[in-house]
Amino acid sequence: MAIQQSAPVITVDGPSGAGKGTVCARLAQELNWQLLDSGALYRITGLASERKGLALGDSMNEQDEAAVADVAANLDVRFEPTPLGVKVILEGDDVTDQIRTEEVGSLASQVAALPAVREALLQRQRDFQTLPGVIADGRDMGTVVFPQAQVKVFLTASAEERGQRRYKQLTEKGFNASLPALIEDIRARDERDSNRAVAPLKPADDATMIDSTSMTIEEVCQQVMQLVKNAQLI
Ligand SMILES: Nc1ncnc2c1ncn2[C@@H]1O[C@H](COP(=O)(O)OP(=O)(O)O)[C@@H](O)[C@H]1O
Ligand SMILES: Nc1ccn([C@@H]2O[C@H](COP(=O)(O)OP(=O)(O)O)[C@@H](O)[C@H]2O)c(=O)n1
Repeated sequence: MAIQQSAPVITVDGPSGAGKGTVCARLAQELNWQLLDSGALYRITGLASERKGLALGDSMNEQDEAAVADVAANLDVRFEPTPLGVKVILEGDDVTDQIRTEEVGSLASQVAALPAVREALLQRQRDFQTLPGVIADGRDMGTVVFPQAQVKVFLTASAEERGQRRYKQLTEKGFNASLPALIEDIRARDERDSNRAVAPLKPADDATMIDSTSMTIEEVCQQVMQLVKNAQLI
């Protein structure tokens, strides 16, 4: 009888701009493991719901929530690997850069607070767990989606530092951005993500905390890699 070997999982959760995406992308490449950018799924759901003219925000009723969950369950999205990174194609449109704006980040955080939306995206995320392993970036990777993960990291940095990083990232891509507005948006999003009833942003009990405020990307990657080695995943 074949022995079923389940693929190992590394989870990296934390607030916006802590460096999760950057660190996960580097480690996935180094390890040659699958990368799950769970935030992209919420961003795409937010954008697709807005494009369909669905009601979002505090005034939503049950029907509105069901309509957004339906969008999440039936996303017409393709992830196309290119030499410059993964292209995101929503209903035939290249939305790679658009989904990274803070406006779409805010839409993502609104749809992410809806239990029916989280449920609709759960299996899609778990399907990323394939050999040789998966590294998953998000808010609830270690608490809800992969509670059995062998390595769990909670990556943070001060709100000012995270705002600065996001400002640099957006202006380098040619987007207009205001630093005070960005820091304010990031704080509002952190608060909504941390205080929602379902799968709030919080460290798993068994997560290792890393504060990247004064660390370089390389230092963070090295520290996570050490945890991976300690857990004998490689
Ligand atoms: N330790 C770090 N020091 C300086 N800049 C960083 C660091 N980690 C990430 N960055 C930069 O900050 C920006 C946001 O990082 P990102 O990985 O998108 O964060 P997250 O996925 O947690 O929101 C990117 O431009 C990235 O290059
Ligand atoms: N696992 C996840 C990932 C993202 N999200 C939501 O999606 C939003 C965008 O996530 P992201 O990871 O792309 O955001 P950044 O950390 O890159 O700013 C977050 O603010 C959360 O509201 C979530 O609820 N659960």
